Amino acid sequence: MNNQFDHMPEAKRPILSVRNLHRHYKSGEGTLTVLNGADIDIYPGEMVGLVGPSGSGKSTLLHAAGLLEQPDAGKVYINGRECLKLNDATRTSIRRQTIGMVYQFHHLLKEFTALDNVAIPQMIAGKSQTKARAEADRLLSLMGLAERLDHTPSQMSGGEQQRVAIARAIANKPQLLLADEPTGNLDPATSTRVFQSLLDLTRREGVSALVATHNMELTRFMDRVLTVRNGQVVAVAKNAIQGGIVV
Ligand SMILES: Nc1ncnc2c1ncn2[C@@H]1O[C@H](COP(=O)(O)OP(=O)(O)OP(=O)(O)O)[C@@H](O)[C@H]1O
Repeated sequence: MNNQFDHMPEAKRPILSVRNLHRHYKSGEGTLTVLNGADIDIYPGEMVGLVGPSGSGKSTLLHAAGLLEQPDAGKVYINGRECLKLNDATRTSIRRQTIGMVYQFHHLLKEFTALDNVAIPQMIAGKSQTKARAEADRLLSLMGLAERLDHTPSQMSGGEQQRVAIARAIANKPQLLLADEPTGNLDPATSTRVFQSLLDLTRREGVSALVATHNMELTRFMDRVLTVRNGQVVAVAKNAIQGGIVV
């Protein structure tokens, strides 16, 4: 298999490498350039923030990196394998095995309980109902929702719903969580708590994360912060973090 990172020790191989991504949209008579040569590397165990002005291309970049949308040019490597030239079925399979997604709105199944919402994707991936429900119980309990397992989304607060969505995204053991404004819909205090829960759970479960946010306050919890401007990653800042605490 074509893997450009085979020569590197495993811990130093990026899970995700995005190279020179371009994305344009037709806009009236002209063209809107949304991604203009964006590059990203995410390594095992990293928590990386993605910030930048509204419209700078963060969501478009996350969707392309998560193999949900095809850019116009560039490369997306997942574990060293170039994915954009693969057929739809193979890309989908790589995405399901490697990537979990969380959005600003939770997209939970309304008529199902929290437990079912986290168990169902595991059953679709082939796990038995008993094992899927046990894992859903474990993850939801880690997210502080042990008392909410049998509640449907409408019986939970916005912060609780988003915690369920995070547990669901982690349930199939992805290597990488891509989150697009996961707390953008929550009040500031709830936002901080849910963000910390997301980072605690991903660290604990050994999942890396790339999280787009407008809340600069939250980026102090990340290992690195990437700034997007005009469709490019223009700055990378490294936080000095020890044991999850910024020093
Ligand atoms: N399907 C589309 N068709 C046309 N333009 C689009 C489409 N999707 C996104 N855009 C435009 O691309 C630009 C970048 O959008 P994107 O959502 O990636 O930015 P963003 O940095 O995530 O913004 P925000 O922080 O507000 O969520 C915006 O100007 C947006 O209007």
